[in-house]
Amino acid sequence: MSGAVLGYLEVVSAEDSGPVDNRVSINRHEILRIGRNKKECHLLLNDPSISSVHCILWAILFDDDSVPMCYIKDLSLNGTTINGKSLNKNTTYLLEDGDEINLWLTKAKRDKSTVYPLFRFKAIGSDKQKLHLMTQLQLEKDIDCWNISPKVIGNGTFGHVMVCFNMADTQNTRLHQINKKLKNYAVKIIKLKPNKLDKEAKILIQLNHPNIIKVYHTYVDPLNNLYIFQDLVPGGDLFSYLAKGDRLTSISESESLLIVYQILKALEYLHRRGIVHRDLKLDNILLESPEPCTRIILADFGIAKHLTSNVTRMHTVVGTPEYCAPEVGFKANRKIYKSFSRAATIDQQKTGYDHKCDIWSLGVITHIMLTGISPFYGDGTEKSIIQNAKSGTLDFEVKHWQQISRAAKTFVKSVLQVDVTKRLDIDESLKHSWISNHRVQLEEIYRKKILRVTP
Ligand SMILES: Nc1ncnc2c1ncn2[C@@H]1O[C@H](COP(=O)(O)OP(=O)(O)OP(=O)(O)O)[C@@H](O)[C@H]1O
Repeated sequence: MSGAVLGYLEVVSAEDSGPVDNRVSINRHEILRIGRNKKECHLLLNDPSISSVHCILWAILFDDDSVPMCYIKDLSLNGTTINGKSLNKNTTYLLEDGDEINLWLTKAKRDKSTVYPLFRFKAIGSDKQKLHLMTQLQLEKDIDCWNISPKVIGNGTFGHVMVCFNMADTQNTRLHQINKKLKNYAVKIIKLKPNKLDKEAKILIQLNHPNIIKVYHTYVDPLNNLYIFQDLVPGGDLFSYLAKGDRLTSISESESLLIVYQILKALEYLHRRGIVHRDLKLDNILLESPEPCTRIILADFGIAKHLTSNVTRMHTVVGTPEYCAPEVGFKANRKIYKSFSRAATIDQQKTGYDHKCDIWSLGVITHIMLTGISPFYGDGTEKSIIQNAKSGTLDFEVKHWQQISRAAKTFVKSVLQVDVTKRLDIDESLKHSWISNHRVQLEEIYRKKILRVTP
């Protein structure tokens, strides 16, 4: 296994289970699989009560300054326990230094004399360095039933995202079997400008969709820090998933299609309610786990807009140039922007733009997933990105498109139309042949693997 080491599993005992190394590393961009399956697993255990792939572990490192976050997910028939408490199937748990992971053997074998596979998790890095962030920003540690830990998940331009726990969970034994810290949540903390209400929290709190970040509670402290308590999405973001070394790589057409389908479902939900995300990009698409066929979740509604019957178009230039539709009106000349804060900047446009700006961004994301190429990136300067997006020229002749179906190419072409009237809207996108020809299979996978609905 290659890649930076972000954590370790120490083998405490595995007597009945064939030879294993004493210490196994958890590496960046790699999933560590434990089980009986010789082809798939890095750590092999032979006992029949161990599932083919019993559990998987991975680590997420947001940036080089953050502490790695290591997760374990149980996939077994007989179960996995952490510190003596059982982890529900398909549940993911954020590991802490010293956590003991136990793989159950059959009931008959589970007596005192039996040695069963036991591992201890060894973390790399310390949270102590991050404690200063909480004191520096004078953040509150306990808010209602929420307890904020110093573990930083990620840092954005506008806020910090940290791990937190809901103390009410401890009372609900049906929900969480392990211990009071089984279910992790995330809290995004943003410094608000005085007397400014935060639209992100207002929009998010009303939303309830499997592919949109679930927000439970919001709170503003006396120092005007806004706390948005939400689900922790453990698989990292789509940018990190596609990034290998210093470049982006493509993923298979079928994997891309399932991700596009989920983004379309989320956009259908948002656009029907008059909400435009306005900042769709790889970094704002989170993964439930860093593997194919996983649930994706839209996050960062920091510049989302709620359109109403009175306000049907937007005029503020916001977003990220690389993913931004040409009609939004980014200008190559930075000096004309008044400020580049939360909702920046100029407004000279008469016509404005509407929800179709999200469809353009989806087109850029789809292009990157299918080919590993950002379509309008040019030489990487803001000027060339904006110029290229305005011309909207796409090159399907390059070798990266050779294995891709015609339907996928026409989809990308139809959503990356510079002329907004020719660009598909959300309903038309869902009816495009690339989606509609696979809709039955997509819906089946969506129900079984994404929503895990049992028949
Ligand atoms: N609920 C979550 N679960 C897991 N990771 C998250 C969650 N929310 C955010 N993150 C991580 O934290 C990073 C920063 O969060 P976010 O993008 O919301 O902040 P921001 O300040 O609005 O960022 P930006 O600079 O992109 O506007 C994200 O890229 C993501 O990796």
